[in-house]
Amino acid sequence: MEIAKVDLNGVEPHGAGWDAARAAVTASVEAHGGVVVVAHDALGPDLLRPLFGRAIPELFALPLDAKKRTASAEGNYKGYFTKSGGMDMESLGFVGAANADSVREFAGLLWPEGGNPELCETITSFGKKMAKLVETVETLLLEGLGVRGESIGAHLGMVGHSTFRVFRYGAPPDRESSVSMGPPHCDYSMATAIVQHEVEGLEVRAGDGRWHAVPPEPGTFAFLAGEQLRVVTNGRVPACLHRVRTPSNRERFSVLFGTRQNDGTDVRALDDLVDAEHPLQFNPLRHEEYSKWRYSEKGGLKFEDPLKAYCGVDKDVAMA
Ligand SMILES: O=C(O)CCC(=O)C(=O)O
Ligand SMILES: [Fe+2]
Repeated sequence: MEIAKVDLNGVEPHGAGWDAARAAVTASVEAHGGVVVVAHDALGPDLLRPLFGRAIPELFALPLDAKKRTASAEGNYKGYFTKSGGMDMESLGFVGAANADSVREFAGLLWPEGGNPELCETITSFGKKMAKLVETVETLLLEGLGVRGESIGAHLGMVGHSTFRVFRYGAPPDRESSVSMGPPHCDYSMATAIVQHEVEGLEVRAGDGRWHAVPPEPGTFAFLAGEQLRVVTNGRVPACLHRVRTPSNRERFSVLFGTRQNDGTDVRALDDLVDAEHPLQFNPLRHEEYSKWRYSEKGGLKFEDPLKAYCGVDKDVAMA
């Protein structure tokens, strides 16, 4: 089965097109951990032009010192980073993408004198639209898996962190492999939505083990299930394995909108998805503790499936 492409334009809860979208989203995310969403209305040129044509170039054009002011001790989740290992790439981001105050705070670090109101408006608008779209996809998926409406509402109420992150990848250093970001990985998010601009790169490993390139079509984004969603769905949904490879060997820009559960809350399987036929797969986990362990040499980096090694009920795990 291919990774589905689902058009959510004008699709409202339980209105026209909802049932078909639910079936397509559920089948694709259960099989591959991902689905491509068409959302021309929300991600139209009136948003994408100021985002990729103005806000993102302005962010990357800042002096390194300014960009570094957003760096954070919290690892890659917040702030500025560049990757070593021969990859020419840099990324800037912050938590609170759908919240005007958090966006202003981020811009205030970069432009201490007066912020950047236009950029803030663009990012806030993008954040709010993506938050709604990602919630819609999760609702479709959880409904499709048989979760009751009130449990879906309670789940969405706990997913408060939304990350905004922009990436600039230079031309791939190795023109044969064309790898822009390695290695293949799953995100520890609840879900990650990726919007690509003009240049290809995102590849998703499908349930059959083959790699599928997600084309950078305007008005679309890729919804990728993260490890938190794997826990919440009691393993019914795999975390989506993905990588970035740019065979055209061009510079590439992308924007990521990632969600995760609030700090201080247990990420646990939804009751509706645990029964005799589907025994519990993962013990509850705390994001703050898991994310520290996951990227440590003595911890998660040793394992092929760090999530399972950390909180799997069945601890039979392979080393990386
Ligand atoms: O740039 C992209 O398309 C993907 C980035 C990514 O996978 C990540 O930052 O986790
Ligand atoms: Fe990723």
